[in-house]
Amino acid sequence: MPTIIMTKWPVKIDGSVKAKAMTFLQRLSADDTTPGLHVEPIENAADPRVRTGRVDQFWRAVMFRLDGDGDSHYVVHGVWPHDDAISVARRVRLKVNPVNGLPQIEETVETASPPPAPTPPPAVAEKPLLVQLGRTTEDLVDRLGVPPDVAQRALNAPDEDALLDLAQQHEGWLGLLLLDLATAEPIEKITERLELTAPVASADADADLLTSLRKPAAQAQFAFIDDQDELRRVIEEEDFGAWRIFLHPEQRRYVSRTTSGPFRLSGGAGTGKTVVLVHRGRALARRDPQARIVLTTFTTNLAESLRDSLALLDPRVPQPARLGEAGVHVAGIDSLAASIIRAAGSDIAAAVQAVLGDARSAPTGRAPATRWREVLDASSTSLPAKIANETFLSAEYTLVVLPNRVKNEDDYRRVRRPGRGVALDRAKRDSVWELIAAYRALNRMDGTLDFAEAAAVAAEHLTATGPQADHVLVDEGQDLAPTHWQMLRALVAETDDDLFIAEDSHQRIYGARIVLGRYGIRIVGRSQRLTLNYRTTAQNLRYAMGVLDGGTYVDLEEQPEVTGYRSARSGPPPSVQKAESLIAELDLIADQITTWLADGTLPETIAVLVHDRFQRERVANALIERDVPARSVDRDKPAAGRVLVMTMHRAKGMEFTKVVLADVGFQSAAEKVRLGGLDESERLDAELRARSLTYVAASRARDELVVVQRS
Ligand SMILES: Nc1ncnc2c1ncn2[C@@H]1O[C@H](COP(=O)(O)OP(=O)(O)OP(=O)(O)O)[C@@H](O)[C@H]1O
Repeated sequence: MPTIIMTKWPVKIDGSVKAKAMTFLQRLSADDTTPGLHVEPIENAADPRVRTGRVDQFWRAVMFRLDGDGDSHYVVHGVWPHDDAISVARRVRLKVNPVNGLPQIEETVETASPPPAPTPPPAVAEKPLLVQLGRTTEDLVDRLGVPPDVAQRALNAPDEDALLDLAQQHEGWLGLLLLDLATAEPIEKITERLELTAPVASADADADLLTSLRKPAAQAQFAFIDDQDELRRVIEEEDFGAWRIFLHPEQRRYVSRTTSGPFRLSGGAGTGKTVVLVHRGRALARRDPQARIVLTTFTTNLAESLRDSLALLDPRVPQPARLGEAGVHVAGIDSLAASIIRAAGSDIAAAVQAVLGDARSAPTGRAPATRWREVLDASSTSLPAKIANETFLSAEYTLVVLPNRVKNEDDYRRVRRPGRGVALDRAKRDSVWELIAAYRALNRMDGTLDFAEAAAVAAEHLTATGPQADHVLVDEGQDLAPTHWQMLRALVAETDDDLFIAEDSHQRIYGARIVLGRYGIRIVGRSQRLTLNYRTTAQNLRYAMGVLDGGTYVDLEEQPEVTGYRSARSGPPPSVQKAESLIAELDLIADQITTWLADGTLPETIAVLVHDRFQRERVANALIERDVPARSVDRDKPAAGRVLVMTMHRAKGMEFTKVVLADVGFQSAAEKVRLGGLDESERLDAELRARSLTYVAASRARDELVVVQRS
């Protein structure tokens, strides 16, 4: 049967034509000799491989036919109205780039006019960007294989935005190369990353083209379609669901590579980490249909969206509801812990004993989030306020007591507390332990565990009874607590492809900074970074990165976190507006959204992001009062027809066309008091998380970002 190789089509087609194109391609992939398809060569075509095919009376597909491996292969270039299709088919040529070995579709110029003279660089005071970076025509043309006319335009591009615009005009490897050139990266590094090598021509030109089409960098633009279902999904999706089909060569590498132990993939917001995880989940399931794969993340909402993405990528991948079954089990990290405990039944008592030092057969519920407050209110501790507060106690419990399985006062006197800013002498340790003992007593009385306790208990149970998964994939790793990591470590045996962790320490908005090596997860030498942002425009990305300036970030291996992300897209600069009062702020937000709606933006693609639930309700109500269709989004899934108002925490992992960030920089009186009462190290960390939250929120905007600051 013929193989279909899809490309990113240069011209978009609408729904009804898409449906016909799909029928045409399905029939072609079943049998290219089917009558009615009219697969025909074109006279005087620049490329003898070019074929047109009949989509309907009016539309034609333009394709290249390659013969190899005993079958025919059709590289589908696009669908055009009949006359345009014939004209395109005459001009296009598929060839192997002689310098970098990648496939290239080029259009020949029909007229005999001489090639345009190179345009002189515009008269600007500064040298063009690439010239400033020391790039030369030889670098671009002879070492990287950039076509000379594109190289000339790139070398003339005055700044990064102009180069981005040029990159956006070129699909696939050429666009990626132009983005890479805008960084100060050495040419050798770019060559290595995109695996560029001069082709070795054989006697069979079609076979050479097929080899070239299979190279990793080629697959950012050309995708071999495995079967009819896949074909249908590719065509039905808007923009052919680029993330599902056309992966960046680096993404593709992390999807399929075998890792000899835990692997960490870091990368800024929007660099496609989640996309890699979802593809990797499918790749592992395909490689071994019996494999028990766990895909987990920090919250239930994020887990839901991973489930949806995996089903969209490939509905055939089984997603068992129960841990331990073949397929990809997707669950939030805390519900994973809960299900391990539930499934253990009364056998969990030993694990509870090992963590808490008391026997409880079946913990029934979740400790309330206000528990530390209750403990403090009921105590007459003499500890200073910098220690006797919920933030310190819950961090001490989660970061020191639970991961070290501290069960009594003696254990606590001896335990090491690396990385905890506040020093505790013996008397203070004893007083802190009194509060911890009171906390445990309350939980014991109502039969509850908190999230970190549950993960520790699950970890102990797994350590005693054995792993329940063959591969574990983790998203949002920066937010997980030590006992979560202990549980994940025990969930899978230490072997190849055991743990694959996606994380971005700039986006840590929940937990404390931790070091993976302390919890048995040794990454050394197996960590890589994605650097190309697919979501956000370069302008929005610059704003979001600016928010992080001044903070010191350290990754899960205690190394300074690096920045240096690039964006694949360009757009208007973010607009930062000041509001004198709450009313002025609400008016400003309503006016901005009304303008966007009047321009035809769909309401559900607009989000207003705020700090807390109280503010969320206030903004949603204010918008409705001002006749803006809006909806406050909590745990529920956002629905169509209304502008979404949600907390910045809730927006984690999501994206919107247009975003308003409300009350940025504003701190309520209560928050000021809370921060003022913290120890210096705890306060600095809280400030770092606040910056990260603004970074997360700003990086949700695909196209336009409006920031409203309260003066
Ligand atoms: N190869 C690709 N081609 C086109 N779009 C892509 C590609 N990879 C990722 N994207 C798109 O980029 C956006 C961000 O991807 P993704 O959510 O995986 O990034 P992330 O690194 O997990 O982001 P965050 O850390 O902010 O959650 C999504 O819209 C995704 O569809």
